[in-house]
Formats: sequence, structure tokens, C-alpha cells
Amino acid sequence: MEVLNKSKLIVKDLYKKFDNKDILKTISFDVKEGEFLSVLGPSGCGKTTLLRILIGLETQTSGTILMDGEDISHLKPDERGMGIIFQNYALFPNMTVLENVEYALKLHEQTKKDSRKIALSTLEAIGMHDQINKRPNQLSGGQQQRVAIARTLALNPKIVLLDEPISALDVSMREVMKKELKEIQKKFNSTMIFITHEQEEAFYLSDRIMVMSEGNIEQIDTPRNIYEHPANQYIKDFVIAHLDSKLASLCVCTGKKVYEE
Ligand SMILES: Nc1ncnc2c1ncn2[C@@H]1O[C@H](COP(=O)(O)OP(=O)(O)OP(=O)(O)O)[C@@H](O)[C@H]1O
Repeated sequence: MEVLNKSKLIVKDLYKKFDNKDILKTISFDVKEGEFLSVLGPSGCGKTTLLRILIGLETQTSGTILMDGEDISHLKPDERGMGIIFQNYALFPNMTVLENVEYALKLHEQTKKDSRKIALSTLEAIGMHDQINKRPNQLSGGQQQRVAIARTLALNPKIVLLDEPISALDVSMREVMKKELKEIQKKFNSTMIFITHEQEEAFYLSDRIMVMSEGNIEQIDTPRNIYEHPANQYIKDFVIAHLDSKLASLCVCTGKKVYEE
């Protein structure tokens, strides 16, 4: 594999088997500093397993994970400096928005003293500063997801992993969150790995997309290169045909391209 100096994360020969079944079939890839990488694939292709191994909730059968050049393969989740955002928000229902964001900051020695200040400035950056005294059940799904994002970003993680974070939202809110997520990533200059089975989401949000099937990487490239130069028949069927059928008429109507430049 081409090893790039600017890589934030390098995954080398990652292999995972469950019950004698190969789930990740010796995959290698890198993620660059500040990059938004989507992992796109159908249900069961190994996306969640990959994400759980990256964050340390699952152990790989073999292979190495390097962050900033350091081998983190066997570190505990809280030693890896990664943040994770789940589909179901996972907010504490009995805490206010501010308390939810402050909670984890108070647990860390480096951020304990300034926890309120950091929580408030992150909520402000994410546009939730006028909701800080509300509890999660007083917020819309999109607002709850923004609080979950603020809670993760407040800790200043080296990499943010997003596990289908907008899938649970209704269609119109998904469109809003897609745009917001892109703005938030630019504002915080975060390195993000985004898990999704939605082709349009991946094409809209990503600098690069890693398309997976059955534990293999089928193609990893920019949306434009994947669209214009699909690597194989699988990409043509799973990605291009889907985008063409869903978006072609829309693009003709709006004059937009399938991918953002
Ligand atoms: N703890 C486990 N024990 C045994 N098999 C597992 C375990 N976790 C996942 N698998 C299997 O690994 C394969 C990949 O699952 P994984 O959840 O990583 O896929 P996915 O692409 O994230 O799918 P989805 O989008 O449905 O979550 C599946 O066949 C699944 O049954």
C-alpha cells in the first residue's frame, strides 16, 4: 500500500473472523488529516465491524492501525483519541443539553477546569446555544443529533467516527443534517469516517468514498473518480446504477451534478 506522510490513520492488512467466517478480508486504507471518508456498503458487508475495531470495541484477528504514525492497534477505546457519534444519539435523558456536553469534559483532567466554557463555545459553534437548558425529549431528532455531535467535538478528538448518524431522521431533516454535517466538518476541520449504506449521502458528503462488499474494499476514490471510472461491475451495479436511477431526473431538473466538486 502507498503510505502517505499526511495520513492521519493508516490501516494495514486488517483481518477479522467471527466463528470461522471471514468478515474483513485483509483490508488496507488510509485517511488523511481533515478528510471526510465515507465507508459505503450494503448491510452485512462489515462496516460496523470495521468501525468497532477502529475505536477499540472489537479486536482484529490480525492487522495494524496507525494513528499519526503510532501503533494504536491494542490500545483501549479511551486511549485512542477517537470520538464516535451513533445513529440513536445516546444522550442522557435526565440531563440538559449543556450538562450532556459538559459531562464527558468533566471526566477528563485536561478539560475539567474549563468544561463549562468549552461546552458553551462548542454548542455556540454548532448553533445550539439557545437550547442549552432543554432536555433531549424537548428537542427534535436533528437537534438531538447536533447535541451528540457537540458532545463528541467538544473533546477535540483526533478522528470522529460516525455510525449512520442521520439514518434515523425523517427525509427532510436528513437533508438539513447532511448540509450541517458538511459545514460542521469544515468549521472544526475534523477528520471524519462516516459509515453509511446510502449512496447519495456518501456522494454528497465525502472527499473520498471507500466502497465495500463482503469484507472487501471494491474501490476507494473521490466521488467524481468513482462515478466516472467505476473499478468493476459491483461498483457499476451498487453505486452508479443506483445514483443514475435516483438522481438522474433530479439532476436534469436542477442542472446539478451527482457529485459535489
Ligand atoms: N459479534 C459477532 N459475532 C458473530 N458474527 C458477527 C458479529 N458481529 C458481526 N457479525 C457478522 O459480521 C458480518 C458483518 O456485520 P456488520 O455489522 O459489520 O455489517 P454492516 O455492514 O455494518 O451491516 P449493517 O449495515 O446491517 O449494520 C455479518 O455477517 C454479521 O452477522
